[in-house]
Amino acid sequence: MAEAVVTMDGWSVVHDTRTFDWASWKLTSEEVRNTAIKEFKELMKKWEAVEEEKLGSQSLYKVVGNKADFMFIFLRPTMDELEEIKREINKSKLGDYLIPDYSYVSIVEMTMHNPMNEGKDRKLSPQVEARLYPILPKWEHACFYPMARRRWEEANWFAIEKEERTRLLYEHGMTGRKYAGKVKEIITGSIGLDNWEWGVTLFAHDALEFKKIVYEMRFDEVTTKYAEFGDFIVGNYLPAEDVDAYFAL
Ligand code: VOV
Repeated sequence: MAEAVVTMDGWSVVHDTRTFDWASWKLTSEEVRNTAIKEFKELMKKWEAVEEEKLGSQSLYKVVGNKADFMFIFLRPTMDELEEIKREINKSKLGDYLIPDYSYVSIVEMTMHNPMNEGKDRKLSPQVEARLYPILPKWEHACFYPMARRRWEEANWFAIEKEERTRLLYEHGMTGRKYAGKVKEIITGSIGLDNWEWGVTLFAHDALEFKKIVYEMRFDEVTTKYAEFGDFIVGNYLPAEDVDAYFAL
């Protein structure tokens, strides 16, 4: 019988994408627009304070292409906080123009498949803690997509032995390591929370690195044989100091 792997779980995560209602924004008076932006920047400041206290993390991205205009990524200790943040955005003035789109709910996950974790007790080392409660790198680009492992009769991830899964993920990790300094990844588990099984969030200074790493990994056995992918969303980081310029008409 295949054995379930122990997971270590961290912060709850939501990827929240919004379409911006530019048509209504253009019909809004400058005074109201300024008030809306000011209020939104105050919200961002409040979130930044949470991140400074290491009680969560977040980033805002300008989405490339027409899947959305924005992608918020929020990490918090509880699902309640994630829901509160959504309400806070929706109640704000700018929220009137931020039309809810796609979202994805998951929890930061590490598995004991990682050979580096084998044999360790579940007490958190600083390295493990940093991976379970990550402060999002404020790099220029982010890429998010959900994934699942196949459950085909001839390729069923959940039916193969744990040792085999560990071997395959080790090989995968070795490919990933080649991208140290170029791509950072956060793996979140979403079984029981959303439509796919994992969320993959990648960060890079150069968006070309997303294409390179995902392509190279297609040749790793774990991906070739067992991976299914959902839609990809790519965004450019929007720091608080650029918010005024973004909304200016
Ligand atoms: C920067 C790149 C990078 C690195 C270093 C890296 C390393 C690792 C390690 C060591 C481990 C295993 C143990 C753990 O710690 O959980 C994982 C786990 C995982 N990965 Fe990964 N991954 C990367 C990057 C990376 C990418 C680009 C992808 C998607 C593309 C692809 O083709 O799949 C991915 C997927 C996953 C998934 C879905 C899991 C969970 C699988 C499961 O069944 O449990 N990942 N990953």
